[in-house]
Amino acid sequence: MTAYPGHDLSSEPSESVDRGPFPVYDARSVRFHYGRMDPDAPQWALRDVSFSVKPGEMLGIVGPNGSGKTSLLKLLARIIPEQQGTIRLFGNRLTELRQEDVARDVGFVPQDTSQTFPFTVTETVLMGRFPHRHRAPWDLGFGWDSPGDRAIAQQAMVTMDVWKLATRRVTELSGGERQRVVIARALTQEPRVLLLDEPTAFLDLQHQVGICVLLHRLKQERGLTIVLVSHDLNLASQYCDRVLLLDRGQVVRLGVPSEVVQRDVLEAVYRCRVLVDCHPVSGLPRVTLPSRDMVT
Ligand SMILES: Nc1ncnc2c1ncn2[C@@H]1O[C@H](COP(=O)(O)OP(=O)(O)OP(=O)(O)O)[C@@H](O)[C@H]1O
Repeated sequence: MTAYPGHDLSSEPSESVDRGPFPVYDARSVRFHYGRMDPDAPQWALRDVSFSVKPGEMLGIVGPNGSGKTSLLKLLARIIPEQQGTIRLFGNRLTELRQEDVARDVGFVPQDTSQTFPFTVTETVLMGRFPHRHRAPWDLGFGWDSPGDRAIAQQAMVTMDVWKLATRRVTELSGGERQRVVIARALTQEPRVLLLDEPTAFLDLQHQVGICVLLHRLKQERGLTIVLVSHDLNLASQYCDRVLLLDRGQVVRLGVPSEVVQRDVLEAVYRCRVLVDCHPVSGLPRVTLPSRDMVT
């Protein structure tokens, strides 16, 4: 593997909101809908969602298309507000925190990285330092990177194997390269919580494994809390401490992989046949598609 193992995990992120003895996230009876609600036929994207995320935990959010995974991650990132119920970040009501306070603690890697401006890779990754800068309101932050900021950004670019792309424009990169740049930007933010929406979706096998190994190391060595959305049930099963399974906006199961990644549960939620056995090394559940003999 070319990169990932070298990320410097030693630096301490700056202080921001009071964390106290609280869970990282605590969501209670959260509901959310897009647009105007028809009172006769309410279309909740998320309904009565309750869960908490412990410090240093890796939580995987899985579920079929349209089940509400991205919406839930956006609520945790404070990109959209909950309309009913509450979400607390380190005990503080998320909607009452300032966006810059959230940004110092929470890094967000979106699913769609294609809508971006033609900044270079270095400029894009350095944007991860914005929440840590103390600047005048009229200063947009360009051209004021400290040597420390640049060192952190360089480390993240090496880690994500995009250092050789440093001077390229992000609009001219492949989907997988851009995905790695956006993750490098989130690492540069040095957050305490990392939210990732389909982090491996566009990546080749080497970089998929690299991301999984990196996330595991960030969790183990730095105590980073990670919430990731994925369609890859094996990634969730092998790397996540707990898995939250959504269906039609509701939590169907929440537990350790063996409590969630079960054949009958998956077949009911995904409405198709699957095979579930044990990974030969970890013993954790492993999901396999049915062979063509089984579906014909
Ligand atoms: N911007 C939007 N405006 C209106 N409805 C939306 C919007 N974004 C999502 N939805 C709807 O909200 C529901 C949940 O969508 P969401 O993107 O959270 O699901 P998802 O589980 O992430 O899906 P996928 O696996 O396909 O990415 C879906 O019914 C979707 O059509």
